[in-house]
Amino acid sequence: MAVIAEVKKLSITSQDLQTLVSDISFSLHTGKTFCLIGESGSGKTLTLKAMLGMLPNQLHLTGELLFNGTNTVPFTRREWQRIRGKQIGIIFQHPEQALHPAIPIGRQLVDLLRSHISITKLEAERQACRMLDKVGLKPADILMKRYPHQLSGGMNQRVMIAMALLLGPELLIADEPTSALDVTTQADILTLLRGLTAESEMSLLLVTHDLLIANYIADTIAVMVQGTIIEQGNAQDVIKHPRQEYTRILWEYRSKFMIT
Ligand SMILES: Nc1ncnc2c1ncn2[C@@H]1O[C@H](COP(=O)(O)OP(=O)(O)OP(=O)(O)O)[C@@H](O)[C@H]1O
Repeated sequence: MAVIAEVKKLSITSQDLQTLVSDISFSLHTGKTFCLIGESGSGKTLTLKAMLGMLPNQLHLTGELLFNGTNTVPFTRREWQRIRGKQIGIIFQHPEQALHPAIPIGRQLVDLLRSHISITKLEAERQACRMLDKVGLKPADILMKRYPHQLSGGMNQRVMIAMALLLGPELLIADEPTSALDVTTQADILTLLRGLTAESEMSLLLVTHDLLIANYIADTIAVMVQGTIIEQGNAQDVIKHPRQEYTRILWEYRSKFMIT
């Protein structure tokens, strides 16, 4: 099982020297899902932003962020443009903010493909259609012509997943990808992500505040509190035998809502 990305002793401080993320480390592996779980303000999004080279300029970062063995911390904007969206795919919480409202979804996929690789329009349409079908949007040839407002929230999130996967990323980063969806649709999307991760051997880094979601999808869980990782390990070990009181309470509280 190969290591795709490593976060090594990452710390992030604000301009007024407040520590926002403190000395965190973890590794991401091919075909595996890593869940970063923590309450609001614990530093999850800042960690993702750092891993995507999207940290606001006023924040100061120390440590190493390795992608395929290369430290990306000193990367220029141009170097980031080469890997972000291609080798590293991204899925956000609200697909409607990432999709263009006035362009049919099929064309958005086709344009994305053709902006990165040199292929004919026909071939791009074929690949886009195949990808929509793969993420469960059927009949894909009909749905290609739809605008985002003509699709449900869950369908738009599937479009986002299709876009993120289109260029064959090795790492997929998803920030609360299902929190805007109803429970049944959440489960469908998580099942889809889990299947795609295992099948395509990419690595999935999923950020959530919900331990139930982590329990459903993760191979490894890291629990973040106030900028530090208080425990991490095999998902079932962390959930069934938490070493920290915080994780135990989190699970006890959340498992009350588990559908059995
Ligand atoms: N640009 C910034 N300048 C200063 N502080 C910031 C900045 N961005 C975030 N923070 C602070 O850093 C801390 C961690 O924020 P972060 O967005 O990573 O939390 P989070 O765990 O993702 O929370 P949520 O689940 O609510 O998105 C918070 O206290 C936040 O207020």
